[in-house]
Amino acid sequence: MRTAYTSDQIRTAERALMATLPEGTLMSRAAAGLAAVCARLLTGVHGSVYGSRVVILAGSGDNGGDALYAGARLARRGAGVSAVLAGSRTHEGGLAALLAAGGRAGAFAEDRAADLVREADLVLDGLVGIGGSGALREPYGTLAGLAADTRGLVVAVDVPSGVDAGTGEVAGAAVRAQVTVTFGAYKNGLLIDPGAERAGAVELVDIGLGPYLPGPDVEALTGDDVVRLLPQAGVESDKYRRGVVGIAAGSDRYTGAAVLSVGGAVRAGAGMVRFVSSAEPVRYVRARWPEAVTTVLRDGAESSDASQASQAQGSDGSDDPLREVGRVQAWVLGPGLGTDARAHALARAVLAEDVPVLVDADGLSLVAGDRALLRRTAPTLLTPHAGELSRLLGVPRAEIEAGRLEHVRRAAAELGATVLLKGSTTVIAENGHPVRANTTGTPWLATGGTGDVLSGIAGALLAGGLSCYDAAACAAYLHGLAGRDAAGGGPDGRGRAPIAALDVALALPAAIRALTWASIGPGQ
Ligand SMILES: NC(=O)C1=CN([C@@H]2O[C@H](COP(=O)(O)OP(=O)(O)OC[C@H]3O[C@@H](n4cnc5c(N)ncnc54)[C@H](O)[C@@H]3O)[C@@H](O)[C@H]2O)[C@@H](O)CC1
Ligand SMILES: [K+]
Repeated sequence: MRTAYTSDQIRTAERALMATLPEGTLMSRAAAGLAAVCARLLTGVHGSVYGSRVVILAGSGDNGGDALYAGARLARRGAGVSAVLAGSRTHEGGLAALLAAGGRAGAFAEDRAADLVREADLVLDGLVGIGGSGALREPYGTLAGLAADTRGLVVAVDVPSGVDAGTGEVAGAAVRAQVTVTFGAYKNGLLIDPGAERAGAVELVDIGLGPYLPGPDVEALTGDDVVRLLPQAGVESDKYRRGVVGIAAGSDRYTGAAVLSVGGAVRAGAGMVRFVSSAEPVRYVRARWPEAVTTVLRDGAESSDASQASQAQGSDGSDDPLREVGRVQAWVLGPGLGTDARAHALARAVLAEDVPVLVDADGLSLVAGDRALLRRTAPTLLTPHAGELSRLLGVPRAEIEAGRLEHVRRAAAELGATVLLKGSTTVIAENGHPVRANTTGTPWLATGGTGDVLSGIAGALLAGGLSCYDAAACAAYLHGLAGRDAAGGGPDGRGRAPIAALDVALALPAAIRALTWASIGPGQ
């Protein structure tokens, strides 16, 4: 598990640790770790530290101090180090160390700074760290812009300047780093977009903070965590123990969403998928996924094929649209369902069931229009994107995208459900738990239908017995991994080829297999 913290949590832990150590120990540990990472990177891009050009963007606080002390270490190894002093003050000890090591420093002047930054092999962003708040003031904002034009690497100290360490929010200009060297523990903003995306690869330097840290504010599952949580198929397993997931999705207008959702569930290892919809989507689902057992809803009645084509009619006269469906351990409600009266009646019936229900897509629109649907005792998992959450909370979409952590938490509290907010980083909130941020994925996943696949994966995991919180986090992880594999991309998620949503479903078994082998080895 990767754990992350707010700036206040980090400061409190740092104070407690500092009280046990001689003054300056922590900064010296931080600077040593930072210099070691920079030396390694410089060796990669320049061939050696000696003779390389390093430019430090130094703010007025301890973040600047870290950068200056690290610069001194690099200067002692023969790097040409120049510091641009951007603040009204400068960390005195750090500056003295840099100058004593043969480095240079000068106050900010835009032309000179632009030249230095452009020609650098490595730009060290020490403008602000966990002490930053709000949009970068000048000249920091200008320097963040100049850093984008360097031909060298940009390394952020602790957090990229301009990224709110506690939330990942970016209020204005912000440094975009290839590498962020962070001290003691991850900060939330390194896991949550838009900040996470500015951080690049994150390297954690141990400064001894571990024993002083409280429970995390945010966490991210690793592959090993996912393998540990996934339901395992054992010799005793039958389809009911593996989990039967019901999927109420699709409409005559939207058949594809149903096919994709069922596909996600089938390929994520559901013991059985029971699919309930009108005739047209049922036809498509049966054609693509013969594994699914389908039930056709017709004008308030329904017929079930129970794998065969028998046309069972409800005989008890009740208008429960689920009466012929059979046993289900968790439901997925909503992809392509529409929002008409038929869809509303189906939503009401599904949400009245005493099993976990995942609500997605049109299901979320129905719930936004009739909050009473969420009054239930069994667990509910909502999986909105920012637009859908905007309707649920009555908050503009842009605000949700800018403040993902705040809004996913608020949604979980207000709606009394587990909430998975989709996006460039998917985040999951449940009252009383750390928010989970997903670290897998690829920009290629931003294509129509991938959310439908995700709903099926999470539904299968819910039916397999995972809690909403674990099912959501594992589903997001596997979905991101499968998307990445389908795109043929590297571990940074930058795939080379576009993908279609169905590719993600099809890539799932191989992604799960690779993950399991990496975690426990073949033959286990
Ligand atoms: N406290 C500790 O024990 C340690 C702290 N360390 C470093 O210290 C950093 C925190 O240092 P500080 O508390 O001095 O804070 P920072 O150096 O992060 O920032 C504070 C300074 O930035 C200015 N500032 C804040 N927001 C700004 C904005 N939007 N635009 C322009 N200027 C802004 C403030 O006026 C203040 O001068 C950490 O991020 C880390 O790099 C490390 O050395 C490890 C140990
Ligand atoms: K920084």
